[in-house]
Parts: sequence; C-alpha cells; structure tokens
Amino acid sequence: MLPETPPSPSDALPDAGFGAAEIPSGLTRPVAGANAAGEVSEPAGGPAPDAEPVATPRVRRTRPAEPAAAAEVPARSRIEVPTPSVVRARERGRVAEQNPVVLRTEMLTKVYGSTVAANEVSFEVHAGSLTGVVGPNGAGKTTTLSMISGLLRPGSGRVSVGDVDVWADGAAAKRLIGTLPDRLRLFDRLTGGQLLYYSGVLHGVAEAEVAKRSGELAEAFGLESALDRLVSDYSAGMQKKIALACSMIHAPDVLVLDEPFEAIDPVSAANVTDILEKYVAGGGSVVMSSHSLELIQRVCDHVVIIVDGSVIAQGTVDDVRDGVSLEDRFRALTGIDESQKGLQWLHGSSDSE
Ligand SMILES: Nc1ncnc2c1ncn2[C@@H]1O[C@H](COP(=O)(O)OP(=O)(O)OP(=O)(O)O)[C@@H](O)[C@H]1O
Repeated sequence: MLPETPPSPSDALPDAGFGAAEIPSGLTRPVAGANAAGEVSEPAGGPAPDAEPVATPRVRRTRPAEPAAAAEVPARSRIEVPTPSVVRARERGRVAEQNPVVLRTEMLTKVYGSTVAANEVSFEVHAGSLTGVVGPNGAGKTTTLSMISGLLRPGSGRVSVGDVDVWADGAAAKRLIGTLPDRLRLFDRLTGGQLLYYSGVLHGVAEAEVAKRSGELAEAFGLESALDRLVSDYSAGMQKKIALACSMIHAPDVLVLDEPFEAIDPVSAANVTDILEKYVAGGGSVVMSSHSLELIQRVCDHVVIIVDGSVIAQGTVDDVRDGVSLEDRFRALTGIDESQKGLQWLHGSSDSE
C-alpha cells in the first residue's frame, strides 16, 4: 500500500554512503568483460556483436578501505586530475563495440498521412554504450524513441531489447527499459516521493527496495528536500529530474531518454551526465536525443543522425564526425546552413528602404 507520507530518504537510508552525483549501487549493471572490480577488458574471444545480453551477476561497487594509519600518507599528496567526459566517451566507444547488442531497431517505420516520420530506421546499441540521437526539428527523433520504448506502435519494423520483441511482449520489455518521454505527462498531483514509489512498485520492485532506491535517487538528483512536495509545484528542471529518477528506479538494462538535459541547469546537467556515465560504466545502455551537438560529442560514444525520418549517419562519434566537430559534420550532412539562405529580408535592410 502507498504510504500516506512517502518514505523519507533519511528514514530509508541511515547511511547510503553515496556522494551527490553517485548512482545508486543497486542500479549498476554488469558489462561483458567486466571483472569483479567492475573494470572492463576486451573479451578473450574478440568481438561478439550478436551475443545474448549479459547475464552475469551484477557488479557491486564498494568503497575503498580507509587508509590504515597516518604513516601511510605520502609526503606530497597527488593531485587527482579527472578524466574529461570526451576522453572517457572515446574509450567507452571502443570497449562498447565489443559488448553484446542490447537494443536493435530494424526498419522501424511510422507514417502520418503524407508525413513519413520514421523511414526504415535501423541501428544497434551495445551494452555499456551512450548513444545520441540527433536531427533537425521534425526529423523523427521522438517518433523513433517512442517506438523503441513501447509508447508508439510502429507502422512496420521491429525493435528488440535483448531477445525481447518490444511490441510482441510489452510487459517484459518495460521491465528492461526505462523511459523519459517527450512532453512529460507526469501524475503531478502526487508528491515526488509517491511518484517514485509508484514507478518502482509498478515495475515489480519490492517496497523496501523502492524506499531504499528512492532515497538514493533523490540524493543523486538533489531532490531530497522536494520529495514531500507535489510534482505540479516542481520547476520544469525538477520535473525533468524526478522523471529521470523514475525512469531508473527499476534498474533497467536500457534507458531511452528524450531530451534529458532540456530545462536542466548547468550544475545539474553535469550531475546528470555523471549519473549516466556511471550507469553505462556499470553495463547499462543509454539512448538519448538532444539538440546540443556539443553535449552529444562530449558525452556520447555513439551517434545516430536522423533527417526527414531516415538515418543518414551512424557509428562512433569519432567516426561520424571524421576529424571535424560533430556540429560541423551535422551542418554538412543536413545542409542546415543552406536552408537559412532565404532570410535576407530579416538579416539586412528594413522594409521601408
Ligand atoms: N501524432 C502525429 N500526427 C501527425 N504527425 C506527427 C505526429 N507526431 C509526429 N508527427 C510528425 O512526424 C515528424 C517527426 O516528428 P518528431 O516529433 O518525431 O520529430 P523530432 O525529431 O522529435 O522533432 P523535434 O526536434 O522538434 O522534437 C514531424 O513532421 C511531425 O510533424
């Protein structure tokens, strides 16, 4: 039963032990080739792109032990320089290519009257990969992501997560997929805590585990103090964050996120990036759309470019951008500069001249 007051993070988690940007340990997933410490190595047998999804036990991350004694502290402490996201993404892209395919779209098509919103869209996502889906307005990104996450029935084509056909076995697929849909339609007369509670139990997570994960997710997304408030009273960015948290609470294999960074402030965006990077480092996979090509280039290891419903380029970010910035590549592929040429009346002299 739903508690009248949703479980407070502090009640549920006496000492969760996670920093503000740390993803809850229960949400990490195994990666093919990961050792007990969660480090990834290439499989001995080489690439296995069509292998079944990973079924090894989850990788649990533990805190390193405290230094035993002051005498162990080196005379001059080393300054830790964090690896930039872009370097991590490049390395992750290489490793992910060796991992099994967890998500596959095959010839996904959706037609509205005379508009072909998605035209035979086919691509694959490997375990441990962060894939960006980009394209101009109206290109078909939301249509494609909605068909992947089981929210919009394709006209034709197939989408599978592991060996589950999303449109043949929706219930099984929804346990494997976490979704942040376009145009959030949240049950906003619930509190944030209640929304997390329902998202968890409706995905079959045990109540005690939901309480634990809710606390950890609220802490990770900086929403601890907002859990007792109605979601309708949240700001746009807070609503996005609670929706993201809800998409993760059942520790899915794949996150399908439509513009997860929209309306989120820069500090929170860095925090969300960190959460997503840790999720994929634990073996999860993310497919997300964004209009920020700078963000996609920095954070994602793979990219799919869709124009007029069709995939016009896909692969690792480095392969697709081919030595120039992703934005320059995108402009060249989509001809977006060309489409602006007819606006001289706006850019130049006034009508009265
Ligand atoms: N329910 C609908 N009925 C009719 N046409 C639709 C419907 N949904 C989407 N479309 C059309 O399908 C095309 C693709 O839309 P979609 O929302 O997938 O694009 P998008 O790439 O997500 O765009 P944006 O970047 O603006 O969010 C557009 O031409 C859109 O007008």
